[in-house]
Amino acid sequence: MTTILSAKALTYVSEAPRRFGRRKHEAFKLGPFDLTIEKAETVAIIGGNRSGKSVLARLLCGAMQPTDGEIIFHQDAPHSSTAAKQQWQKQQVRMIFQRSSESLNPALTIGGILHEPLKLNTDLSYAQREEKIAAVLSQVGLLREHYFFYPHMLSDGQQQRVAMARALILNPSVIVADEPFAALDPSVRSQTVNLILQLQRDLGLSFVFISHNLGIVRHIADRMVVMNEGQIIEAGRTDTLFRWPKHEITQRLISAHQSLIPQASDGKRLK
Ligand SMILES: Nc1ncnc2c1ncn2[C@@H]1O[C@H](COP(=O)(O)OP(=O)(O)OP(=O)(O)O)[C@@H](O)[C@H]1O
Repeated sequence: MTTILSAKALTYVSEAPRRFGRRKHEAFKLGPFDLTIEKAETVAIIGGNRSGKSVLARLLCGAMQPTDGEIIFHQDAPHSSTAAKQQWQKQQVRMIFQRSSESLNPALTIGGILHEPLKLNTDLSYAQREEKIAAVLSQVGLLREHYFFYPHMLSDGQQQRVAMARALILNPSVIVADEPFAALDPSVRSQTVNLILQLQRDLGLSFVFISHNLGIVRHIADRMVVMNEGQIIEAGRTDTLFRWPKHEITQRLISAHQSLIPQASDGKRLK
C-alpha cells in the first residue's frame, strides 16, 4: 500500500465568540488524532451531528488550518522551491460539496468555471487549458458541448459531474466530499457512486467522504472512521466494523441503519 497523506496529532480548537454578533460556531475541539489515507482507497467518515466530520474534511483539504499537529504528504512534489511545493500540496486534496448547484458560479459557463482553477494554479496556455477541459469533461461523462452551457441549464446529476470535473482538473490524489449524495435523487445517486468508483479505478484516486447513508458507505468504503464529539472513536475496515462494531455509538449507528433494511417474512434481511 502507498500512503498518500497522514495527519499527525491533528487538532482544531475553536473558542466560542465572547459577545456581540450572531453565534455562528460554538466552542469545539477536534482531536488530537492520527489518520492516514492510502492510494486509491475510499474512506468514509461517519458520526452523529456536530461530531466534527465537516471540520475534519476541511482540515484535510486545507480549507481550515489545524490549531496543532500537521498533515504530511508522502509523495515527492515535482518542485524544488518551498512555495511551489506548498502550492502543489494544496492541489493534491480537492473538495466537493453537498449542493453542487450552489458552489458553481451561475454567471460563468462550464468552460469558464473549469478555466478558473487552471488559470490560478498553472502556467498552461489557453489552448492547453482547452485540451485539459475537454479531457476532464469526458472523464466525468459530460459532452464537449457542455463547455458552453451555464450551470442552470444542467440537471442536478450533471452539475455534480461539473463539480467533480472542477475537483479533478488539477490532477489531485485525494478528493474529499462532504455529503456528496445527500441532495441527489436515488437514480442520480447511484450514477454518482458509479462515477466515483470508475474514476478511482481509472486514476487511482483516493476518496474521503462524509455520509449519513450507511448503505452507500457499506457499498463503496474500504475503511470507516467513526467520529463523536471531535474524536475518532473507532476506525477500521468497513466489513469488520459492520460485523463487529466495538464502540457503543458505532453499534447504535449500524443497528439504526440495519433497522431500515427490509426484512423477508422469515426474518432474514433481503439482499
Ligand atoms: N468553520 C468553522 N470554524 C469553527 N468552528 C466550526 C466551523 N465549522 C463547524 N464548526 C464547529 O465545529 C463543530 C462540529 O461541526 P461539524 O460541522 O464538523 O459537524 P458534523 O459532524 O459535520 O455535523 P453534521 O453531520 O450535522 O453536518 C460544531 O460545533 C461547529 O459549530
